[in-house]
Amino acid sequence: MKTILSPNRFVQSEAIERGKLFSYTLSIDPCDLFVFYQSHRTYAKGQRFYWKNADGTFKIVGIGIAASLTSKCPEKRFEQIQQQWDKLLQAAHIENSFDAPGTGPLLFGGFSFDTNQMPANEWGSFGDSLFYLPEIMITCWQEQYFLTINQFGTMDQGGGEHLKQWVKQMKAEPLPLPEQLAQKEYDVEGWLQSVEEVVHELQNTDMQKVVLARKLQLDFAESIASETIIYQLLSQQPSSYVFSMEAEDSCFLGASPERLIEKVENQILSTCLAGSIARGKNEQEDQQLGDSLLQDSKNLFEHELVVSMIEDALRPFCEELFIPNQPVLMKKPYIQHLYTPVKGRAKKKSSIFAMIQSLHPTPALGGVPTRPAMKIIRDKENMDRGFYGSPIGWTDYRGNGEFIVGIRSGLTKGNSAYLYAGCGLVADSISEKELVETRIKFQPMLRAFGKESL
Ligand SMILES: C=C(O[C@H]1C=CC=C(C(=O)O)[C@@H]1O)C(=O)O
Ligand SMILES: [Mg+2]
Repeated sequence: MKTILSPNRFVQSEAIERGKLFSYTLSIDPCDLFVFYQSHRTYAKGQRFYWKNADGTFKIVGIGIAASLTSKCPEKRFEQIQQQWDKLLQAAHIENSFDAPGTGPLLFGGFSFDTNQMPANEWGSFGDSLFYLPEIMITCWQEQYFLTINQFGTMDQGGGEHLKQWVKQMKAEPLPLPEQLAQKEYDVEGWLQSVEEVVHELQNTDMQKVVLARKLQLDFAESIASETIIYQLLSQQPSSYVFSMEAEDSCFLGASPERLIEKVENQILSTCLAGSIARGKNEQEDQQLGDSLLQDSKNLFEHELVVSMIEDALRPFCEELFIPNQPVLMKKPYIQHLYTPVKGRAKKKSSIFAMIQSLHPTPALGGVPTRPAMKIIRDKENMDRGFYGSPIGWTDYRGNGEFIVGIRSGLTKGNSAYLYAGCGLVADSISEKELVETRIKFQPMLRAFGKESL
């Protein structure tokens, strides 16, 4: 059944040239947001996004693109997205009588990891920054459900009522995984060599940390529908953020454990996540591994660099900032991490885009000091990270929002999938151990694609 409202939904143009935005929000009966996403696989393929936060208290699905925002100048991408968004909202007519975050006009999207990396073909549809204002959006916030409709030109309020009824009848369909034909683990020897060179530099210069990543390619007999992978991630990684963002024939998706920044009114949350170890085969072994991680000087150093950078990045935006002195464990299927939660009270004019600009990349994905680390990553990794390791998330017209770090993730494009995993290198890293750590970090996505292990 076709639900898209506007006839020009395939036109992607800059919002600014499209006139006035009309947006209205209705309260609707509880429904399954995943099924809503899946139901639009034909009519809105390449124009959907899905988001579930880690504890499942907030979900959004966007269908169709009312406006797509990109930046013209890579160095100014954060400011340019903010300016376009402000301009679009200034002229908007918004009817939303609900306080719920993530209702009304909302942007969903992200930024690439590094604007100076050599662009790879597979990331062609994403660019340096890409945000969607969806045509139709369902929000689930604390078990309340809302439908928002965004249109340029005139607003047909009857469309919302029609959709409200339609949602009640939608049904899930079976989701078989496509048959896998080949798997390519790019130049492992070359990657180990790069790790050793970087570690040598860390031992002999002022550099303290560099995060090196690598990628895997999976080829399938047919193209991969993003909902088949989202479906797997939702059941296999229930305590992670699960996200997808389609762009033409590609989709960036994953199950990340790492929040970059959440802002609801003036309350902010961030996450320091770095330092990793495997899960145990039984409870006792799991606890032993966790305890050893909490005392391991290499991992604690890897972690501490992230904490102090996030503190420095957020301090100017906050009236108050609370950061515990010691990390605790965050356990996910396959992996456990050192984790320090960060809480703050934002100053009045702190915008989420400005905070992201100041935070990205944290040393959980970049390094210390940041600029030289980014250059080393560019020189040694030999790949385009695209949106892997980057801020991805949403912000609404009231300035609320949440962005995560796009790890434990992959890109699907046509019949292929590219999966990414990295690890934080410090002076006492051992290359073989870091390779094992990346293998563990590939696990969640490999499993979602139907593979048990590498
Ligand atoms: C770079 C990744 O993880 C980061 C986040 C948590 C722990 C990390 C680590 O222990 O190395 C990484 O910094 C990844 O999953 O691809
Ligand atoms: Mg590590």
